[in-house]
Amino acid sequence: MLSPTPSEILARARADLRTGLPVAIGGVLLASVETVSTERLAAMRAAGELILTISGRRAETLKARAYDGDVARVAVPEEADAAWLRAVADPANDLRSPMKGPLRTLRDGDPVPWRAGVTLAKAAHLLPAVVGIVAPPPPGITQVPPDVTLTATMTEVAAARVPLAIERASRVHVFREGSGGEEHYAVEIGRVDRSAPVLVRLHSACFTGDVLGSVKCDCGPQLHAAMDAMAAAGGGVLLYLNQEGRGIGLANKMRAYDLQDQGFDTVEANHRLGFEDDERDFRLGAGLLKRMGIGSVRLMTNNPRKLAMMMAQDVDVAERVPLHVGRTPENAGYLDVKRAKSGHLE
Ligand SMILES: Nc1nc2c(ncn2[C@@H]2O[C@H](COP(=O)(O)OP(=O)(O)OP(=O)(O)O)[C@@H](O)[C@H]2O)c(=O)[nH]1
Ligand SMILES: [Zn+2]
Repeated sequence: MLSPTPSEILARARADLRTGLPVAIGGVLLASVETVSTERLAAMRAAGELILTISGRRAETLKARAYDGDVARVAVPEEADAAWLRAVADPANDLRSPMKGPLRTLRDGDPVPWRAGVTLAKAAHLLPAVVGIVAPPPPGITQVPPDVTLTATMTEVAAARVPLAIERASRVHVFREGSGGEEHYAVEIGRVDRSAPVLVRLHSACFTGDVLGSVKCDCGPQLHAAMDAMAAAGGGVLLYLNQEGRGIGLANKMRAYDLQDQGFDTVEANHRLGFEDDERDFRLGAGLLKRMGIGSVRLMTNNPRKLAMMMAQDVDVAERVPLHVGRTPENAGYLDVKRAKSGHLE
């Protein structure tokens, strides 16, 4: 078989959107608002009527009616240029230059391909906004079936012994998602006894906290406290999931941080950008644990969604181990919002 599989098509579509290339989905030709060039926009406009699609969250911020629920299709005015599109999609300047004129959102027509486009833009870690036209696919353009779903099939790529300062007997396993997704890591610390519940931490990547030691969040101290606890307990498994910024990617997380400096909290900032509070898929962690032969865990977390997802995926949570470390004057507000709005446990 030489033609691309659905998963290969998805990998290509993500890369195309990041590059600025349009993709074809169910009779629609669409590109990412963030990466599309002025020239390509002009070419699309010459071939049809431009439609911008934003997420329901972004529409809410802009007070635009989202007839399609989780997405809203917006008619692009004739005089609107790339900067206009960008201003609708990107909240960076919402406060400095409030949106001019009400947005006209569409009720007729099929939202399915547009919704798939926004899903792909999110998967590509771009702003969740696409622009395009109703048109047949030109030659050479990636054609995505509108009903494709992003499922993370995980393959173990490699594993090796890595002696850690806290525990010499440690191993790092690297897994790779299908469909051009991320790589995720599992760190086995010490000797993991699978006949009893295993001490486990599902850690989401935080470049700023884990690597730079940012005090704006608690990620770095949580990471190190979890590893120390595993070493002290004689064994444990740290899953290091590349779901930076709760799944929105580092560029979008920095956009969210900029909004936080404008006075919005961590949840509001995500919403203004057009994302849900949390875009992570926690099924991933449970899937990796099962792959590693772990069926029962003592889970180090304060996040009730992680507990619920473990149980929904048939991984028994024998105990929740709270993980409260690294509170600073700079992250106290952030931690309080997680308790108040995201249901984080004491
Ligand atoms: N979008 C966004 N992501 C953030 C922000 N601050 C931290 N993060 C990300 O949030 C994630 C933190 O994940 P976790 O350590 O799993 O935290 P948690 O969901 O609160 O769960 P527990 O720590 O297990 O209680 C990382 O991916 C960080 O990059 C923020 O203000 N906005
Ligand atoms: Zn962090």
